[in-house]
Amino acid sequence: MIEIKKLMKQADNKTILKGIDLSIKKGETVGILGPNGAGKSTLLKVLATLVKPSSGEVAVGGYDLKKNPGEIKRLFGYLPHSSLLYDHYSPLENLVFFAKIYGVKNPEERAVQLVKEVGLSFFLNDPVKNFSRGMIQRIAIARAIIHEPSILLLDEPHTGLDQGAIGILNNVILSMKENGATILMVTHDFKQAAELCDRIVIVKNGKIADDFILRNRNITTLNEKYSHQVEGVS
Ligand SMILES: Nc1ncnc2c1ncn2[C@@H]1O[C@H](COP(=O)(O)OP(=O)(O)OP(=O)(O)O)[C@@H](O)[C@H]1O
Repeated sequence: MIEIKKLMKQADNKTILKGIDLSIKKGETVGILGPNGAGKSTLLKVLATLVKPSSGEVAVGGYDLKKNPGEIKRLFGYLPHSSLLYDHYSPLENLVFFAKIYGVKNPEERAVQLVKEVGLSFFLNDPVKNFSRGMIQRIAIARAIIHEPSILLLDEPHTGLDQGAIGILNNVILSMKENGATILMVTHDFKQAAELCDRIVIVKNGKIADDFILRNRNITTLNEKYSHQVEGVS
């Protein structure tokens, strides 16, 4: 589904990604872990077509990133650090706007259904600028999946969420997973990574330091492998 070969990204004389080779199959849920500044968000931004690679090959769903960025963009639902929502618009207005951009059938119906799914029906018509960080993140999740993408890119999606919102987000992720979506999740939250992901990729200093299948939601294995690769503990 996603084929990355020798991916490099340079910016301001700094090499952020130093030759990433990564192959992700359809239906995999992959946790991307690593220390601050390792290049995790940059990797997601390249896939989301927001950042151009300096060199290397990226293919998604059979499309080449350089030749068909538009087709690739459509396959992805992207949840970045910033919500991408319009402050003065309500959840309904925001979601209808994005639904129309993606050509979703019945945009209003889909928007109302998603606001209900993320538990904010009561605030359907209130401006987003009055919302808390967690409420904004709930609507941002709805925005990311409005067009029923086949690949979900999540950048630290659990940050700032309360237990209720974590449950909602995890249900969204698990139900997309059940429907065959491919999911990449950058996170510092080992508990959520172990709970949701089948495979873990550790990025360190712009390179892949480890890549392994995580069986039985085993957080101890995850902790041990991370400590070994990142903190040099064996
Ligand atoms: N546009 C840019 N120009 C210059 N440097 C950049 C740019 N974007 C990112 N960087 C640098 O690249 C490095 C990797 O950033 P990135 O955000 O990908 O890391 P990360 O692994 O997601 O970190 P964190 O866990 O802190 O979110 C950082 O040192 C960052 O300052």
